[in-house]
Amino acid sequence: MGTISEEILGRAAGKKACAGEFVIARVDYAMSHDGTSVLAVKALKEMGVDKVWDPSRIIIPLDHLVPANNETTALLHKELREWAFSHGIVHFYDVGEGICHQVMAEKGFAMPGKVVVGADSHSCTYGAFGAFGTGVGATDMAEIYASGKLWFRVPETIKVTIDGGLPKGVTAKDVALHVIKHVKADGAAYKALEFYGSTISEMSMAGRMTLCNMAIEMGAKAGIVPPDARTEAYLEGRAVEPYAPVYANDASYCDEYHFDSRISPLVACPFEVDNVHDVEEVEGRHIDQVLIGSCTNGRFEDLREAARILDGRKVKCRTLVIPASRGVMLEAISSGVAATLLKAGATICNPGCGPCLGGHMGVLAQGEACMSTTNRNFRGRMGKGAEVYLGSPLTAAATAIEGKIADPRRYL
Ligand SMILES: CC(C)[C@H](C(=O)O)[C@@H](O)C(=O)O
Ligand code: SF4
Repeated sequence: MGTISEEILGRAAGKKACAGEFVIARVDYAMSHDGTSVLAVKALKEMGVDKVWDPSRIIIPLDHLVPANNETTALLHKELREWAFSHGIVHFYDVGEGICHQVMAEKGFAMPGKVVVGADSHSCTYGAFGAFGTGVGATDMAEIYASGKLWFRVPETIKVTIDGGLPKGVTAKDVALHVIKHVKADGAAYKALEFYGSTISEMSMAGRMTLCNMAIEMGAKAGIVPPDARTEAYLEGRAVEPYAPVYANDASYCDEYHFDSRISPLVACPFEVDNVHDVEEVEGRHIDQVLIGSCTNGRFEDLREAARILDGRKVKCRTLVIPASRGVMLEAISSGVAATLLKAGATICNPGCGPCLGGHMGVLAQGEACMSTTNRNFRGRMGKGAEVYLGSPLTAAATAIEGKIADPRRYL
């Protein structure tokens, strides 16, 4: 009897798990990328361990600085490739496969009822599939590499219910920003979120990923959507092993929120993710660069939405489109979406994190502003002295056309 997190962690720990208790749980899949694997490998060495627990359950995608931007990164990638090869890591994804969280979903590692841990804060994305997905630091990842287990404090859970259809120009990203506006950036610290309601059941898997991806922006340990027929359809022929869905069962929640989906397109203004405004309040602000991509909004559905607005039009400011994976890029090409975006004047970069964390490929200059479909807008995130506005792919596309923040509803 418990929340989804209590039920999943209880099963993985082999004993009843109640919020607030500490458990040692078995981890089903562990992910670390080029930004964190090296530290995890170093910690593993310091622990005096050389053999990993199960090379088929460790997934390593190179995504944060790809292709390598300098000799230091190139060497880091090289060392990681060699380590992965010598330890028999089965699921090593080199430059170009995509952003870790998208790769984890596409390759079928994020499944209902599983404990899927990543050395990256946005590993809460896997909650879209009904998994307990959470991010850990590199030393905790080293412990998983060594033993396949990790300690957890079982989180309390906030129940979030969102009902209603999405109005014109409103997407899963706007729903996520709406929730963040009310729950606040620290409102779910160390808690889990469970999402219910007709808006969620009608939401595509891509949309659910966008929503769960941003759970960490409220401090949440996990953000979980109970699995349903859509989840099953996505995982059909994709899940790497059988899974048993887990649902909340007579659970008690520490807090509950009810939202109505009848909202405006929203924008999170610099420099806090919960500094959220209706697009009409911030329309007209100058923008130097638009970024459509990331683990939040770099999926095919997002690119297609942007193309709906950009079709037959021209961008007025530099516009970067970064598909979240090779699969997304292929679909964008075969569907004609990529051509539409290119004809509108956008630049399409290779799959990866791009400038999302200010490291690579599209970093901003001091004094510049970016309208971005990513998840973080704190000071310096995409370049020192630059500003980041967060919005949906529709809002980003409308903004690209005007070179200033624009309401997407005027273009639909
Ligand atoms: C580099 C990595 C550790 C980091 C994270 O954990 O979130 C990054 O992905 C980010 O989005 O800032
Ligand atoms: S796309 Fe951005 S938020 Fe997502 S994993 Fe990469 S750097 Fe982190």
